[in-house]
Amino acid sequence: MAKLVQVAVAILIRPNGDYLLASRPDGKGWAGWWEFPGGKIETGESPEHALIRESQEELGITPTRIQPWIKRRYDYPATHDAEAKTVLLHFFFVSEWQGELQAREGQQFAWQHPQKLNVSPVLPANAPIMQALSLPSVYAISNVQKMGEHTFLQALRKQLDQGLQLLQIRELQLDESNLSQLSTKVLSLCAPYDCRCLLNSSPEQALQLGYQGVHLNSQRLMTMITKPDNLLTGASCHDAEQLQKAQDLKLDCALLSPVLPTSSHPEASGLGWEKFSEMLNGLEIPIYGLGGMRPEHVSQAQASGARGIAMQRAIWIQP
Ligand SMILES: Nc1nc2c([nH]c(=O)n2[C@@H]2O[C@H](COP(=O)(O)OP(=O)(O)OP(=O)(O)O)[C@@H](O)[C@H]2O)c(=O)[nH]1
Ligand SMILES: [Mg+2]
Repeated sequence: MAKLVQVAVAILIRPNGDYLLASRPDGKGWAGWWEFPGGKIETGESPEHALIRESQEELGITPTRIQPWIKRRYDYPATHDAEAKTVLLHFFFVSEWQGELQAREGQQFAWQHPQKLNVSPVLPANAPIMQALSLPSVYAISNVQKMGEHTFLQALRKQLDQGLQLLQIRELQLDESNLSQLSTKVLSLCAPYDCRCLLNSSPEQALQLGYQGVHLNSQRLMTMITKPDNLLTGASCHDAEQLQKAQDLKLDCALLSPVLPTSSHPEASGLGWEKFSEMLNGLEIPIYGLGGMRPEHVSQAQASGARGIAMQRAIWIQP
């Protein structure tokens, strides 16, 4: 059996969302491939400690703000310059650090925009990580039914000004003509911003109304045979079978709910963070926690392996 190597990996993020990749230096296995800085966890060392030590050794910086994220297992085959091995990667977000970046191992650095990578190849174990990073940590769901259109559009504008990047329109009460009118308003409001909109409906209707994406309810998800063409696609999941289906279809993301008890589904008790985290284990597509979520739950969701949280209520309420 290949040996298991535990690795601490640092995703250095700038305030604008760009993150740092480094090239693997000559002399190491997979030389020239791009990766996040990091390295092997030593015996008896905690992943956090290894992260700080490796950051000092490779980059000359000391992380001061660390947020644990996904753990990912990957089997590397033997190559001409490296033996076969299984890695367990512990990814961390590092959003603040002390010191100036230095390439202490002769590596090259490249800051990357999450949706426009301009270096390659990236280590194969990282592909799902790059996909997840191309989506934001906060996902908003519309609530026109409760708020009324005017108040909703006002709150949406505020969120767009504050950087909202992903929005699902979910207004199942509207007939076709009212949904089309609302869609026109929402899409034109979002157009000048860097925000992608998904319609909770069929792929056909999402395309017809001009959306970039579609959100499938769990029933529709289970009937799909392939991922819809030309649409950013997400789905609602409530159990392991639905999550697996979303992954098999290679959807762009999925929502898993309810994480906590929520007033919109008072009959459901909520998975709780422990079960939520267990259900995400081993999944490769980005998942958002939904149900009872508030902005302060982002770090808990990420520590459970999710990309972030989805909110239908709390996001529209100004503190
Ligand atoms: N640092 C880092 N390693 C990764 C990433 N993705 C990934 O699969 N790995 C794998 O995790 C292992 C990390 O080993 P490393 O070579 O960085 O370890 P290290 O810094 O302690 O170096 P050394 O022990 O060779 O001196 C390698 O097998 C590497 O292929 C990543 O994004 N960053
Ligand atoms: Mg390293």
